Amino acid sequence: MAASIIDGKQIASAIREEIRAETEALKARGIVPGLAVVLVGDDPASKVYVGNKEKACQAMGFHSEVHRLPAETPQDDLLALIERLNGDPAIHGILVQLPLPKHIDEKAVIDAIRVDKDVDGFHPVSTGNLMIGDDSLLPCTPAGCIELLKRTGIEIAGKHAVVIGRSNIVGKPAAMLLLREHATVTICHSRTANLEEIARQADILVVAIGKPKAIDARYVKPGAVVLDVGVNRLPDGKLAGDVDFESASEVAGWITPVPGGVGPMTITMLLRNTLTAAKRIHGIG
Ligand SMILES: Nc1nc(=O)c2c([nH]1)NC[C@@H]1CN(c3ccc(C(=O)N[C@@H](CCC(=O)O)C(=O)O)cc3)C=[N+]21
Repeated sequence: MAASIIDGKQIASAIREEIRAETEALKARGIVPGLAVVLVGDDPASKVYVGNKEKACQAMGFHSEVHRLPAETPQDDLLALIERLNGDPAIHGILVQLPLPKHIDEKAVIDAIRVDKDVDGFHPVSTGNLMIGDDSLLPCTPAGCIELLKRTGIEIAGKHAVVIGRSNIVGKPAAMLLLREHATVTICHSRTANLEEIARQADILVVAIGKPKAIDARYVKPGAVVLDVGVNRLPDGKLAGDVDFESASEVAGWITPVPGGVGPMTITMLLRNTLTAAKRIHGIG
């Protein structure tokens, strides 16, 4: 294996120590960061994620609430809950776990979240601020990718970053953040012609397509940095990334594993966003 591993777990835990210190300082001023997570329905994967978020908050000394609603909850009831959380002074961050049941309009729900409590960074105003370069709360997974690069000492400016995947929650914001860091950015997707050839030009390759082990050594330039955003649950219960690690790690210079790469950073950035939101709402920092 040629590649060095980017240890997301270790980097995440270092950042969590920083967040912990800041949280203690904030609590000394009587402010306890508070996160509300809303889970509609009982998708097993979502349940696990939400449980992990709750644990991470509790370990950090945050106030944490999980609102578990039945799958058939009417959209208006969900909107009413968000309205209540928008006005709740103990809550600084609101996260509605996605995907939502089909009868609920995801956009209407995200639009209802107060922008300064939008710790997912999915609100259209947060998204617009990201594009303009204003300091909004950043989407957690893309922000986690940038932190992994920076804390590994990988230069982004002037590099060719290729993002495979164009979702609103990962691909597009990841591309925008890399651009903000002065990379030259190419966005590829399911209709891209010559994907292999373009991916092989990447100094930094970000893969967020939701297909287990789809990207192997053929897509990787020797020495490139490979960030695997995929979290695919295989039939045997194991977690697989979008990158074929065995193969890609023969060629890459740096690579993130799954689990233990980007995933732990996502929750860490959620904690950081909640802390930032609490400070801003109270006019600190
Ligand atoms: N509104 C909303 N915001 C989200 O941020 C959001 C969401 N909905 N829906 C689902 C996805 C998925 N997601 C993950 C977070 C952490 C890990 C994570 O910690 N993964 C660990 C392992 C976890 C395991 O073993 O199951 C790892 O990769 O090492 C994975 C996936 C957040 N999401």
